[in-house]
This record gives sequence, C-alpha cells and structure tokens, in this order.
Amino acid sequence: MIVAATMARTSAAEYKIRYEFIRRLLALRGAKPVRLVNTKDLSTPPLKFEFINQYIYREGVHQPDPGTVEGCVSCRENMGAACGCEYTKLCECLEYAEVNVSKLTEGERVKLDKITRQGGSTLGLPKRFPYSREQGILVTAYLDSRYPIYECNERCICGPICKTRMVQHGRQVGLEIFKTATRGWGLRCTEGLRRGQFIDVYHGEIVTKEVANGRLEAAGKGKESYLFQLDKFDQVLEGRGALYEVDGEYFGGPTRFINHSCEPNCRQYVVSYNKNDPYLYDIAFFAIRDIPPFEELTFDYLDYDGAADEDGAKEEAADSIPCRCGAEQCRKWLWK
Ligand SMILES: C[S@@+](CC[C@H](N)C(=O)[O-])C[C@H]1O[C@@H](n2cnc3c(N)ncnc32)[C@H](O)[C@@H]1O
Repeated sequence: MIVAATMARTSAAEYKIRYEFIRRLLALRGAKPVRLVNTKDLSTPPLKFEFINQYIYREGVHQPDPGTVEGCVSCRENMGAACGCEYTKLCECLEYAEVNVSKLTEGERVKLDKITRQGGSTLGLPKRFPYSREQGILVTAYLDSRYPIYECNERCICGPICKTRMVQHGRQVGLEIFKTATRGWGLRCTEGLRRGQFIDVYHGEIVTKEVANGRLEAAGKGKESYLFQLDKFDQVLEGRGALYEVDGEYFGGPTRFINHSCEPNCRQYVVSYNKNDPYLYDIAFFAIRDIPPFEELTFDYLDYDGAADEDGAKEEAADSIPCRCGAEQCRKWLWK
C-alpha cells in the first residue's frame, strides 16, 4: 500500500514536470515542432533549463552594435541575371569569405599575390559561395574546411530570397529530444537529412571568459560540454578585446542535448551576419553525411573550431568522462 502511494505520488510529480517541460518546449520558434520522447523511464529533463530563441547577453558582454553592420549594395533584389549575391565578386558581405582560387583570372591572381604580401581587401575577387544554389545545402568546400560562413543581413539590398540567407531563417526540420540508454538525453531528427543540410543553431547565455571560467570551476566535471568559445576570429583580433563564450546549460535550444560521438554525423560551423564584428556570431549545426530519420544526431566535442592550438584543446583533462558513443574508433574519453 505504502509503495503504491509513493509510486502514485512520484508519477504525479513526474507528470507535472513533464507537462511543464513540454509547455516550455512550445515556446521554441521553428518551422516544425520539437518533441520530447522517453521510452526508457519516467524521467524528464531537469526544469533548471529554459528554452530560448536567441542569445541572452550577460554582464560585461557588448551587445551587437547595429552601427557596425554593413549590408551589400552592389547586388540586386531579384537575384539571378548576374546580379545576385551568388555572383560572389559583387557581394560586399563576402568580402572576408574564402577566395575561390579556381576561378581567378591571371590579373586576379596577381592581385591576390600582392594582397597576400602587403595586406588589403580581397573585395572584387571571386569568393566561395557557401550554399548550393539548387538544394540549399552547405557545399563540400565549406563542409570540409573551417571557413566562416558570411550571410547577408537586414541592411543588405538583396532582400529575403537571397541565397546567402539560410541559418538566419532558423530551424526548418522537426526534432526529438529523447532518452538514450547510456548518455542521458539526446537529439534526433524526425526526417532524413542530406549531407550539408542545416539543422539548428546553438543558443545560450553569452558570458565573458572570466564568468565562463568561474562557472566551470564552480560546476566541476562535465560543465565544459555546454560551453562554446566564440574565438573563431581570435587571430584577427591579435589578443585585442575580450572573447565570449556561449553557455547552453541553463538557457538554450534543442541542440544543447546533442551528445558527443568520436564518429559524428554533424559538425558545428561559424555563421556571421556582421563581417565587422569578430566577437559575436552563430554556431550552426549541419549534417556532414546523409542521416536517416530518427538516427541520433552527434558531433565531436573535440572537433575544435577555434584559433587556438589544437593540441592544447585536446590535452587530457584530469576529470575526463568515459565516452559511451559506441563508435568503432572511439577515443574512450570525452575530453581527451
Ligand atoms: C551537452 S550535454 C548533452 C546532453 C546530455 N546527454 C543531457 O542529458 O543533458 C553533454 C553531457 O552529456 C553526456 N554525454 C554526451 N556524450 C556522451 C558520450 N559520448 N559518452 C558519455 N556521456 C556523454 C555527458 O554527461 C556530457 O557532459
């Protein structure tokens, strides 16, 4: 009798928590729903977590400055006809995108050599366009490199059908937060994904490095799995100014539930809407191979997309967590 009463109370409490978590899930913006699925037990992810649709800027972080945003002015609203942003020599938003050396004329090659030696802008040279024009997926050159993706912005002349706007339109796929057998909660997509398809961005609180370090120290083991450093442009900054980190532990989106795999099917990429701001940008997840519906989404927690020394990022931490990704080439530890 006592056992039955306890169970009844427990499931009523769990039901309340589940109800509240699902209510919070409904606040998420996106073209399709994000569901919660648990076929393993009665638990629900903890309610210390809130879903958000944009970054929360904490103390000491400079908010994005609209005054520094420049739009493209040479492209045209109707696209195509050699005047859209995909004609990459024109688009000012692609100023810092990777030069497409395979498309350089002899004169442009000479110009690039001079810029490489003396510095200067590569504006006017052909750039690599990030998205395939027909299918709206990230092209192989970007999938395989760590080159930042520059999207057009609200100041641009090109308008909403511009093909350099994808991540800014938000998540287009349905997702499920589900209970795994061995690694807590995980994330999967309810539809098949193509290699290069955009999934969602990583949201959270933007905090200074000092605050992030303080939170790490206070939390101890495991905390760093929720922290993403925004240090992609560290080399450009040459040590000037403070770098920020995104903490997705208490505030974030569904991607905060993506587990690590040593042989992942997704990867994170830097997406900027303001080429003049090296501090704030989006971290966007794309499929790096075709993924069937309901296969768990994973990325490599040590696939470090920053400017710092890679070996430094891979140093063995004393508090490493054993990896349970199950991959044939598993490195056995999460942080090693
Ligand atoms: C960003 S969270 C992922 C969501 C998490 N599973 C949850 O339930 O909230 C990272 C944490 O998930 C767990 N995790 C993720 N990938 C793992 C793996 N391959 N092996 C073991 N634990 C993993 C670890 O506890 C890690 O600190």
